[in-house]
Amino acid sequence: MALAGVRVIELAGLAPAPFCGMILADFGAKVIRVDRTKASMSLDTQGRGKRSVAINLKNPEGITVLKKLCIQSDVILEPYRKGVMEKLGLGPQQLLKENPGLIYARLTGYGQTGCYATAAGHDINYLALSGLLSRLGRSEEKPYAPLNLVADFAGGGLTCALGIVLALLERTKSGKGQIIDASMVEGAAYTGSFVWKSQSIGLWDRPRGQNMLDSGAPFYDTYQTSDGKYVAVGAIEPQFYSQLLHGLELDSSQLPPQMSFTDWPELRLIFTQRFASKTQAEWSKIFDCTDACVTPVLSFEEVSSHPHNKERGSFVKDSSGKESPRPAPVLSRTPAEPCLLANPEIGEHTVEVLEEYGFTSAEIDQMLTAGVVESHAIKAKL
Ligand SMILES: C[C@H](CCC[C@@H](C)[C@H]1CC[C@H]2[C@@H]3[C@H](O)C[C@@H]4C[C@H](O)CC[C@]4(C)[C@H]3C[C@H](O)[C@]12C)C(=O)SCCNC(=O)CCNC(=O)[C@H](O)C(C)(C)COP(=O)(O)OP(=O)(O)OC[C@H]1O[C@@H](n2cnc3c(N)ncnc32)[C@H](O)[C@@H]1OP(=O)(O)O
Repeated sequence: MALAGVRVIELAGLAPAPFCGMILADFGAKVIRVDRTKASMSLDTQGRGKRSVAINLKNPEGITVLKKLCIQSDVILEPYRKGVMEKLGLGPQQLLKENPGLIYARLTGYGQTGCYATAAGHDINYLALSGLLSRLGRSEEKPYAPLNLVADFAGGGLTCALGIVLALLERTKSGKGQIIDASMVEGAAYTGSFVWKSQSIGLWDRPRGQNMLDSGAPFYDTYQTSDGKYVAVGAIEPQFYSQLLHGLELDSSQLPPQMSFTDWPELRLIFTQRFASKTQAEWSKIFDCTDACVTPVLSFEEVSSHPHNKERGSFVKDSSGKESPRPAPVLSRTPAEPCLLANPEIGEHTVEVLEEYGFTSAEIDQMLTAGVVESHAIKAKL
């Protein structure tokens, strides 16, 4: 796999850093998640392919253990509020001094500088500060955050993973590590570059929810079908739009022009009535594999059995039968091979990892007894 041989220490976080760690693990990195001791359960639902060690970082010996792990690793990924790592004596200056090749990734909401840097926040706050939230939502409604996908995952975990891979690539030339300041506000804003840069061509001139791609246009929206399901319509270009009208059995000469903003409400009403006249499956029969850009809105239960996704194997089942998306993109020679075992329990690999990083059995026993580290019995994995 592409990242085989890369050793990553991921400090357990809420959602974006676990995603970043999972991406690295999916593509072959050895990811060790550092959990807290005395924690009842892991909140990391994206623990695929990781191992877990439980270390008490409030104990000076715990700090020494983590330092030793970082000195022998390629990447540390930390998701804490600005200043937390420095307070622990685990800041980038300290760790890079001992391991100059270390890539020190800091994934935060507001970044390491600026007057919000130490404030708590979540996806919706970062999205708000990026400017993007002001553009999201339907006409005459308040701004609407699309789950926590944009800041936490696209602008956060994924962007941070890109930063890590870039730093690894650069290190092959310079031999040097570096610090990555991954701010979810900036990652989200960067993900929204198209919105910024296409303002000049009039794509976003109208208020929120009244533009072509923000649910303003009737040819770029979802519609309910007669069975209560939905279809998605994305027929922008005239040649695709005419296929949409053909499938809906509508005569373009009887309709207002596609790009007439003022007529969009009327056109939307016509489309709404048409789509409500057949079931989702009936519309799929009409539109599947055409260029009308009409697709069924699938539920999580339906996606893996959809013929297209099935043919590509886009979803994988883990050992307990749970489905999830397979890693993307697909690399031809060194594709990701997601681990199909259950996520690691907190401290499941403490002893194994410490041995691998050069701790003796006596040292490990002493730390277990003193509560510096914790180990949990290895469960049988199918
Ligand atoms: C919208 C998303 C978030 C969605 C996440 C949800 C899925 C979950 C959020 C809450 C969960 C529920 C809750 O926990 C209650 C239940 C618990 C139960 O077990 C399960 C069910 C629950 C209902 C549970 C269910 C779900 O899991 C939840 C609903 C996001 O936007 S995520 C993005 C968040 N932002 C960031 O990541 C940006 C960077 N980070 C931060 O800004 C801060 O970390 C943050 C997130 C604001 C949290 O601040 P906090 O004050 O809590 O921490 P920090 O200041 O960062 O300091 C960390 C301290 O921890 C110490 N520490 C770290 N590791 C160790 C260790 N191994 N040993 C000892 N101590 C450790 C560290 O030293 C710091 O200590 P100090 O405070 O003393 O310096």
